[in-house]
Amino acid sequence: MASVTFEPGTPAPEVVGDDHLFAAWLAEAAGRRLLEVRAEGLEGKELKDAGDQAAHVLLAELLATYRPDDAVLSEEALETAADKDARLTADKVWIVDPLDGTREFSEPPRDDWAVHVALWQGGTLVAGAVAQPELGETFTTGAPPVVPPSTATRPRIAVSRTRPPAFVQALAEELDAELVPMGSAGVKMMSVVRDVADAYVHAGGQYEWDSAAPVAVARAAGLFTSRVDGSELVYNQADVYLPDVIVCRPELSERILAFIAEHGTD
Ligand SMILES: Nc1ncnc2c1ncn2[C@@H]1O[C@H](COP(=O)(O)O)[C@@H](OP(=O)(O)O)[C@H]1O
Ligand SMILES: [Mg+2]
Repeated sequence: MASVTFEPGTPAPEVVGDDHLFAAWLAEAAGRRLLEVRAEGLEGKELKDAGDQAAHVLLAELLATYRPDDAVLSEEALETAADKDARLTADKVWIVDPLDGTREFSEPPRDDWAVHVALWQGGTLVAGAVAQPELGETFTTGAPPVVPPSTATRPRIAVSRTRPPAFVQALAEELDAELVPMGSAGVKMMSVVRDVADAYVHAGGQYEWDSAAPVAVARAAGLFTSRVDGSELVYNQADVYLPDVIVCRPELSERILAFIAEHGTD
């Protein structure tokens, strides 16, 4: 039986009172919990399930404690019709992915997994944090990351290491770009922030929680974000399926959108 010793502690009043700081605190608390789960000696599906569940329960409890009036959309929660009604009429909705890159989490010592915490209010994302616990880093709208100048001679496109979409290979050839495979949507978006990649282009399936927090951080950092047709990413919808996304350095967006407009993503 796995032992549970993690205590998230109590957030300081200035953290509780600031949505940006609170989002980052939540993501870090869940990240610490996940590191603890990872040290328990579980493997494979057991480790995946334990991580998903532990981070979800912790975030749900903390949000219920400190934001009792807000709605929550979480990858790991089954949403009832009543929950959905509440979410769609709520002023504030926390959109969380307690563990993004679950597969990579279950393959220690991989570090490409993340915790996503976003806040949607009045039609738009207003705060977000992405914790990458194994890097000891949390990217947050509270202190938007400064994207360094690209160090690449050829553009680098981050793609899923287990299910890279075929059209991204063709896009890479068009841009004379190289593909950089890694797990987790949040890690891929933060790789653009960190100058590990220059773009993340995805289509074929994803949900609001996979992109909300990292998109909030990427926007705050001045990166380009959109759907693959160039339209805006819109959150807190009745149907939370949001299957495609682009996050890139602004100077690449025109060529990426033009390629997709001409060739599609199938
Ligand atoms: N075709 C698809 N349909 C649904 N979800 C997808 C998907 N491709 C990627 N995702 C989700 O996006 C996240 C990153 O995937 P990848 O590492 O392959 O890029 C994963 O989140 P989770 O790890 O939270 O399940 C994964 O479930
Ligand atoms: Mg996810």
